[in-house]
Amino acid sequence: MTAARLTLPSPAKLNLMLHILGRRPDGYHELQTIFQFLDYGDEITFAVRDDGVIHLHTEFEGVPHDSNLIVKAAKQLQAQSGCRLGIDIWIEKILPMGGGIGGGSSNAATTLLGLNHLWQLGWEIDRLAALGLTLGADVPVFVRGHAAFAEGVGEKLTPVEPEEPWYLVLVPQVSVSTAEIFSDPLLTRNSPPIKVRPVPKGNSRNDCLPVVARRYPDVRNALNLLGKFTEAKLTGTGSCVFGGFPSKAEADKVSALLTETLTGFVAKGSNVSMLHRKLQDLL
Ligand SMILES: C[C@@](CO)(OP(=O)(O)O)[C@H](O)COP(=O)(O)OP(=O)(O)OC[C@H]1O[C@@H](n2ccc(N)nc2=O)[C@H](O)[C@@H]1O
Ligand SMILES: Nc1ncnc2c1ncn2[C@@H]1O[C@H](COP(=O)(O)OP(=O)(O)O)[C@@H](O)[C@H]1O
Repeated sequence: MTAARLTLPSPAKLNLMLHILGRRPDGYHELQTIFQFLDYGDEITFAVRDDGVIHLHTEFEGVPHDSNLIVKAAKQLQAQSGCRLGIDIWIEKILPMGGGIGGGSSNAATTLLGLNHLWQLGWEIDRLAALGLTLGADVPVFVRGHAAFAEGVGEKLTPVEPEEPWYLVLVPQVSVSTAEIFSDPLLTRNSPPIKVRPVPKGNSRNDCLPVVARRYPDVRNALNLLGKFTEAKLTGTGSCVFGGFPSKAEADKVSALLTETLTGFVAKGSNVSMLHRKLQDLL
């Protein structure tokens, strides 16, 4: 029998706004945020093996094999489903790590959906999203695959339909620690909850931005540069900075001005993740 094999996309996300409402007793922060996907991401290839072994063949600098969210997702799904099959995995990684564009969470979600398909587990999306939440707060939105207004720590999701512009995403060469930003005493933690849907205009700020910009000069520079052409925003806790443009040509024009010290990429915003579009085609 030839091993079943599948290659799936693992897109990035942006936080179009991010408000911090307060801190829970366990120290985690209550958020309100809007997630939108980018048609840009990694590509993961899976090949079923019948000996139960889970092996990620691509090495990640600084991330040991068993700490990789891809391996963690596969092991959890295997343990919880009782599946006796294993998997060989390769990834073409283009998303920067620790950039606030959710690469690790997206990789975990692509793994859950890919293995659910290849191992023929028949798990419902709700169950996969619940497992995903144990791996990271941003995993459920990638499992569900639709742009969403998120509450709680990001697990209460309401689908939304923001505009889908072209974005220029700048990638400052620094990795921002999410834990460090959430423990900064100067962080705004008392934004009033937005109770009206859809989210009214004028609420697109990211409460993490002032703290990140103060601590990281490279992020500050990226915000200043992009801010000359369009509204420049921070995604998640950074380090990536993004701005919307009405066309690819206009985003490309600004991108062409980037230097070797500040790189970036142009990608279309998308309310349905390219992972889900590909899975739809398979079924
Ligand atoms: C804030 C977001 C927005 O998308 O940032 P990015 O990681 O994408 O930048 C995410 O929800 C991040 O969620 P997740 O990726 O699970 O966070 P982790 O890195 O595990 O969090 C590291 C640490 O930050 C703090 N933390 C994180 C999330 C949260 N809502 N409140 C917190 O206080 C906790 O101390 C946690 O231990
Ligand atoms: N498959 C993976 N891809 C990226 N990062 C991973 C992966 N597995 C574990 N990690 C760890 O998770 C951290 C956060 O990664 P990532 O999701 O890319 O950033 P962010 O949460 O800022 O968007 C990385 O710095 C890395 O140590």
